[in-house]
Amino acid sequence: MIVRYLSWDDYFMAIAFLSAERSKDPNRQVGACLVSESGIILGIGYNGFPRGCSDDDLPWAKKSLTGNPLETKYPYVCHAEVNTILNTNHASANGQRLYVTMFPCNECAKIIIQSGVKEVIYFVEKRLDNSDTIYAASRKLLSMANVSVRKHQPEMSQILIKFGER
Ligand SMILES: Nc1ccn([C@H]2C[C@H](O)[C@@H](COP(=O)(O)O)O2)c(=O)n1
Ligand SMILES: [Zn+2]
Repeated sequence: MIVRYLSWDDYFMAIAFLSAERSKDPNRQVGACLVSESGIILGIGYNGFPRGCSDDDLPWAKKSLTGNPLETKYPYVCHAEVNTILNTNHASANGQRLYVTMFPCNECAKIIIQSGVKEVIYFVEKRLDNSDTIYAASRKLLSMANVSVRKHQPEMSQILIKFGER
């Protein structure tokens, strides 16, 4: 019998996708998975409000009806990449890889660089509103800091998880 098994890249990206499913952002769920040089998962995360800051008290809106930015999610939400790096359950190791479902913004790029990540593998580069500068700056910083960046090339087009006996 031939066993179909996941490549390492598909495995870690799938974990980033699964993690994204935890996000409560109604418009965009982003997930990430941080992996050591030797292939050990160091942390996973998704976009959400900081710990102790309830979704009941903060807005998920993209735009404010009154024009007040404090009535949108943007000043409050922690990006998936940052949560993943902060959730690390292991002393940081050199040569970390970060798998992320979306290309990192410039603010995340700074944290990625400073935390010692050496490679970013992203799934999609989505254009957010007025975001050209953000992503150009991110690419520039990652390149200057010698962080490799590559787009994930999936070997499997989908992974189905069924709960049940195996
Ligand atoms: N690399 C990224 C980019 C964005 N996010 C989060 C931040 C927000 O929750 C959402 C973007 O919302 P949109 O403007 O598309 O409604 O995605 C992230 O975690 N990592
Ligand atoms: Zn970001």
